[in-house]
Amino acid sequence: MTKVWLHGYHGRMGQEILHLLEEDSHLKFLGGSSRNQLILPGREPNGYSPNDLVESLGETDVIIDFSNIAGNQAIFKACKTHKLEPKAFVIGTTGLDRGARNAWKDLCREAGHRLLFAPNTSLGVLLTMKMSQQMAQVLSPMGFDIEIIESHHRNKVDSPSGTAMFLADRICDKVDLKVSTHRTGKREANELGVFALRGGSVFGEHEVRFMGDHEELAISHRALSRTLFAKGALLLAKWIQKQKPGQHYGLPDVDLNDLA
Ligand SMILES: NC(=O)C1=CN([C@@H]2O[C@H](COP(=O)(O)OP(=O)(O)OC[C@H]3O[C@@H](n4cnc5c(N)ncnc54)[C@H](O)[C@@H]3O)[C@@H](O)[C@H]2O)C=CC1
Ligand SMILES: O=C(O)C1=N[C@H](C(=O)O)C[C@H](O)C1
Repeated sequence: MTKVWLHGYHGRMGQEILHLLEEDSHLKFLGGSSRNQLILPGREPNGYSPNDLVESLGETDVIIDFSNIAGNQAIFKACKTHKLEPKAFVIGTTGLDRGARNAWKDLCREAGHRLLFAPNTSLGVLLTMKMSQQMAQVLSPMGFDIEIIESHHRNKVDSPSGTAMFLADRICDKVDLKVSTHRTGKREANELGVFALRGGSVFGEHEVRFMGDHEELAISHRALSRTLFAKGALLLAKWIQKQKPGQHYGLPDVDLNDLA
């Protein structure tokens, strides 16, 4: 049995993942952490220090993080300062900047951890990314403009979404465009604009639009619940465990056929 730690336990995603973990025959919930509490089965939830956290993580095989930037920083600091034995990580938290991601990558190399950055754990988004890259490679040289629009619930703290930035960056790996997130004036010729809507209880919608002079193509993904993110997170927790230690991975490294 693979033992799982849930960082961001009390959150929307934390609770969704917990429900699925309870039914999973290969993964076992070992414990969780939120901003103020350590949750260990059979014990009263308690306040904790970084030392307590690392002690609890000792027994864990995979750490799944769905918290926020401060939460991600907290678990990073705890792991770095207290020299945790090699673990596997699935980082679902979004909004991390390049500095934070690089710090995690260095830590992986130093400590022999395996880590996957997964700003969207739905398998459909992985496919959306691959298809967007292919479409961009054909359509951008033909003069089509590419823009991304995303919608999320009113409580989301980061904007644009991690997924929208991921889609934009991965498209720009294939075509020579520059991502723009705060356009106020005229669209530049080499831009890929990213736009965010916030409201209601939208689970997560992303649309990549390829806008030509005489026709338009689009590829979109709509989450119909949070269950798909939670299911994907558990599949990816199993996937990351099989990867090489001391390495970090991104969603493009994941072959959908390996998850079936
Ligand atoms: N990768 C994916 O497919 C998805 C990623 N997300 C991302 O996951 C993150 C969480 O999303 P939600 O569950 O909707 O948010 P939420 O606000 O419901 O939950 C966040 C959780 O983080 C905890 N937290 C805050 N500060 C912390 C700290 N210092 N230490 C430990 N825990 C801390 C809070 O107590 C709370 O339990 C966000 O970054 C969101 O963008 C959300 C859905 C899907
Ligand atoms: O906060 C959310 O809810 C979501 N966040 C992720 C993101 O920022 O892309 C993934 C998903 O769209 C839901």
